[in-house]
Amino acid sequence: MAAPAASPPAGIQRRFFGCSKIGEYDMMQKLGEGTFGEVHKACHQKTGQIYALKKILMHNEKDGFPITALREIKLLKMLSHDNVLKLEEMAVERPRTEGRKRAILYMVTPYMDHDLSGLLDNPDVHFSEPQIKCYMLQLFKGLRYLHDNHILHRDMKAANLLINNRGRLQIADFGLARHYEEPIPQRGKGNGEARRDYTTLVVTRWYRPPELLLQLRRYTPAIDMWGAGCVFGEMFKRKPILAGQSDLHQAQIIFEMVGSPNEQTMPGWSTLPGAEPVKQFQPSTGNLAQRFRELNREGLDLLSQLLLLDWRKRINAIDAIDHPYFKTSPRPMREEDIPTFADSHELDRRNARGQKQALPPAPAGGTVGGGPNGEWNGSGQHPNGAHWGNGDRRYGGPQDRGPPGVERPRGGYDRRPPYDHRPPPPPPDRERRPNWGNGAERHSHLPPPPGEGRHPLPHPPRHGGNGDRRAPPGDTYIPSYDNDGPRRSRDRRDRTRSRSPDRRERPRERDRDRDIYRR
Ligand SMILES: Nc1ncnc2c1ncn2[C@@H]1O[C@H](COP(=O)(O)OP(=O)(O)OP(=O)(O)O)[C@@H](O)[C@H]1O
Repeated sequence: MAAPAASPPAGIQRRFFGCSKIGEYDMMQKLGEGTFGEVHKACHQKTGQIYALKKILMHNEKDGFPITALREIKLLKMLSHDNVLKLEEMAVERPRTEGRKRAILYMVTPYMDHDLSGLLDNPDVHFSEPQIKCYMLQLFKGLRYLHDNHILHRDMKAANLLINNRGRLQIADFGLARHYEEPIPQRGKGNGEARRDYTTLVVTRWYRPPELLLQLRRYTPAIDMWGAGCVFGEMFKRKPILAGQSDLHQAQIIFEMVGSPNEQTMPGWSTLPGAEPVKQFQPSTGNLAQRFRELNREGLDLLSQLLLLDWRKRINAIDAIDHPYFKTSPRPMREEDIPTFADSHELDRRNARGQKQALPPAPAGGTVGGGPNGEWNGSGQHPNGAHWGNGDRRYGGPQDRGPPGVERPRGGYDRRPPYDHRPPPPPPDRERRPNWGNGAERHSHLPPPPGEGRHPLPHPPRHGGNGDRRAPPGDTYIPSYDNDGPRRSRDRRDRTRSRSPDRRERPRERDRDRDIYRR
């Protein structure tokens, strides 16, 4: 594959060997269904080594190679750290059938026995505090490396943290990552401030920090630190700690937990574009200490510094590594002392529950050659949007899993873990639309999470204009569409639409989501 040349950020070494043929691997089982592909376990025939192969789907060959995949490959090629997943090589599957002209590409990474989400969902697995400390330290080291090298991950969550049976944790999934153009965080100085705008359409909702929910565009590595805080809490609770059902609900439960924003706790919050609906919330003093009674003083201090509303002061990865929590008893476990567990991946969780998670729309990203930066071709139609709807590359494509909540027949690779007892959770949506004021509360139909008898919030007020299709203020990458949505090609998406009422509705939503181009 001829990936475009990229200068590695300072301090990052080039390390990459090239391409092999897919025939050199024996496929074993499906591990995950990702945003732009599927992840399979595979064995290298010659060496017997086990790898994970992430297949990059191109739903329409004319669209070319997805820019998100290209970005992930470019970044991973340059990164080299014990706590960042390594891209070993690319594997190519040449077209064998008539009609398919392009090769299918696979990203080859070392096989990791678990992702943290799958592991936490396995009732046979119990984390001790020294083990949690060991994982959190590794996470902070990986984040420090990324941030030191001007990289924002922008999708920190348990499912993107891979763990092997030698106690090693690695940050994976760089599909949303990007270069950060600002000075890097300094010891004792929080995460600093950004000078340029970035898109707020990043981070899976349950791990999304308050400043992004309020649509701060000049965000910093602090967004990844918030996600790390959510993961820290999740390791104790064994489930996501902030499972919002809409962006507004997400903001509400955040402020209930850490206290309402004010000029002391979150300076400047009230002037952010998304602040208005938050001003209607009931005031809260927060309940973090009550919710995390199991944490000692140092643990609670670290958690509250990670979940600090003020993104400028939120603890950075350098200081998190040095936090007293890791220096006080019980000390972090050594990686080699961590017990081994049966393989657990997030897909197991979904399959075990007989439920297809509401797969959130992926960042549309674009395709190579789709525009000056691969994001927008100026024709009123996103280069890949006609085929992927909202940029959710899983819809309508050969790997179409149907709309959320609609079961599809199990594929040959699907598997169930030995544990299968609990009720399904709400789908962990990763929608990329931040505007709660645009009537786009896509998941308001979802039931409250188990154990939370909360009613869905009423729809927030509309901002007017063309509603869902309106670009957030200042977002020059977002085209507007006419009321009928963008022109659609006669691809399989049209056929999909007629299958069920649910499916008929989905493309509309997806059309809205197509407006999201990642910056
Ligand atoms: N190297 C690996 N070893 C084992 N499992 C892996 C590996 N890479 C990915 N997976 C599994 O596949 C899942 C999806 O992978 P990944 O997050 O890279 O794809 P994605 O397209 O970005 O997915 P998503 O859209 O869900 O974030 C992971 O949560 C994990 O369970």
